Amino acid sequence: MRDWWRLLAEVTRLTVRTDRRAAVLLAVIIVGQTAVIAAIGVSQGMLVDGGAGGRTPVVIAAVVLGAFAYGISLSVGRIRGNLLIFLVSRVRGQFNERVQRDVSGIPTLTHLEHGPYIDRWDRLFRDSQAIAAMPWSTLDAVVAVAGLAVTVGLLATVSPALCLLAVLGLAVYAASRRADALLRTARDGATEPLRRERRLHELCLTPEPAKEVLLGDGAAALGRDAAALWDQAARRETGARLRGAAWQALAWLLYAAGFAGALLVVARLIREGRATTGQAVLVVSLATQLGGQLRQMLFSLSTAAEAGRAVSHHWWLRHYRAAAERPGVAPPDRLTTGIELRDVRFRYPSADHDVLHGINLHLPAGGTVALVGENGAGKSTLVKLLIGLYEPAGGTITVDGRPLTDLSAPGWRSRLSGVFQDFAQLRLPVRETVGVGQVAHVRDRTAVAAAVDLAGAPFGDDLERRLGAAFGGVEPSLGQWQRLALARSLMRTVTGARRPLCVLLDEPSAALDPLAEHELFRRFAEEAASARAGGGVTVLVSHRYTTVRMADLIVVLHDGRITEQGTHDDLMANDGAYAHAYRLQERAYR
Ligand SMILES: Nc1ncnc2c1ncn2[C@@H]1O[C@H](COP(=O)(O)OP(=O)(O)OP(=O)(O)O)[C@@H](O)[C@H]1O
Repeated sequence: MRDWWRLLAEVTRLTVRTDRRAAVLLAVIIVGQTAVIAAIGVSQGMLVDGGAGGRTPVVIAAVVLGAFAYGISLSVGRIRGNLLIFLVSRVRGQFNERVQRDVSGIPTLTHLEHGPYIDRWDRLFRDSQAIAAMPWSTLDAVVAVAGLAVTVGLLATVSPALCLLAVLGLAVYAASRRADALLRTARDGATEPLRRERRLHELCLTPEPAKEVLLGDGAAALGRDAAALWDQAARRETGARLRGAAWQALAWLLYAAGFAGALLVVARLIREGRATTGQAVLVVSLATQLGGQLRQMLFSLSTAAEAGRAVSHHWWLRHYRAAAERPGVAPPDRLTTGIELRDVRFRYPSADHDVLHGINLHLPAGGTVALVGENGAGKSTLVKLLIGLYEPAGGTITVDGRPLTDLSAPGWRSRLSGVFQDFAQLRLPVRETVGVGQVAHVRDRTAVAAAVDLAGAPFGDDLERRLGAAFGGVEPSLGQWQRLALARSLMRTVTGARRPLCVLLDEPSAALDPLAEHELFRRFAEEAASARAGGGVTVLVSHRYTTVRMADLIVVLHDGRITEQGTHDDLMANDGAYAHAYRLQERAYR
């Protein structure tokens, strides 16, 4: 509950900061509406009694009060609705931006790959409307409760027995809570199937996977699977809604019986001369309003409760980010000993087994280290651990003797440079696609042009050209995308940023033609030389043994374990898996 109040305070502050005057006006309107509802009921009672007693001033006062209250309730209702939409949508936008910042500010990747974590922040995005409306649903609920108290008080002036009507309201409240709980359980259970359903649709609607889907004639089957998942989620939700509706219908039936009882009580009071006709009208009006007020209160409570369900996800995300974002110290200016992995073990969050086992490896300062091994051996995983995208499940990685986890994540990343096999295809204008390699220089056209030129990337003649056919731009080929990615990584070099402590090249030439590949390796050699001058380590993952043999140290991985390591000559002399694979490739290229 404390977390709920803290989030309420945070969203209220955000709302007031968004538009103080609109927020105050809306609060006044919501609070004032209770008085308006009571005034309408009172005016009706006065009108009937004044008319029956021939008291003209009372009738006039009743008409003025009633007309004023009714007019206000109609005109202010529209203003209230629009103010609410205005404030909630703006606060929702800011809240979503904050969630987005939190999610993308986490320096590791676990939260983007682990289903239960994805479901948490996915829920946060989906519940952001209810969260943004928290101050209003809470105020609405408080005002509705106060309105109910006023109504019950007015009913008690006619007969205390009429207060029983409010007790029946509690049954309606309990049924509504039950319906909410049923719906919540159903929705929580549907989060994962719905995420899978969205993914299946994306497979058919995104060009890269869509071509394989079309070739495999899989669109219909994927569509059916997606429909089945949707159906499963919808059936779950419909079932919960029906069960909830049954509970609520039962409770409202009870309330209707109470309403009928109230009318009988008033009829008896009139017959006994203990109540006036005006009081009868007041009771009918108030009892009808009580139903409406109950509905309003339940709606507000249920919106507040909806936000309440997201509260735990909200604070979880904050704590997760704070824990992942240890302040850390700055990395050393230059490496003197290098990077050391000791007994490193790693398991992906979604996996049930380790993919790296007991890795002991020294990456010497100024050295070039090549990682080789069959597909799935763990090479890219090792690179991801060096970047700090994941933390080892066991063992340590030290940089010049200091644990990598002691270094500030942004500080460490700012001293890395790299190109990856699964490079990003950023469908933005060329200047941004390349410039984000050094965000501070994204507007620096000279630097971006230099990086494009150095990488031999296309579209250097028009840096504002938009990339991506889906956005009305030009669609680069895969090799062109890879060159753009290379240009992105070269932004550090052309902007004169500090030398990288570690250059990570994970199959950087897979999509390049032979000439481009040759040029790329020439650049790598320069980059490695520049890194070496600052004690930097270059790590190269490649299946091309002619390139690999140039490395100072070659590490062979098999099934997540290091099976051989040494120079090319050492490993050839060893006559193990490396020598065997090298000779095979050499024969194939001869
Ligand atoms: N995000 C992930 N979640 C779960 N398992 C993963 C993930 N990424 C990789 N793996 C698993 O980790 C193991 C090592 O994968 P990795 O990508 O490191 O291999 P690799 O040696 O780089 O292979 P390749 O030569 O094919 O690029 C594989 O068994 C793979 O299935």
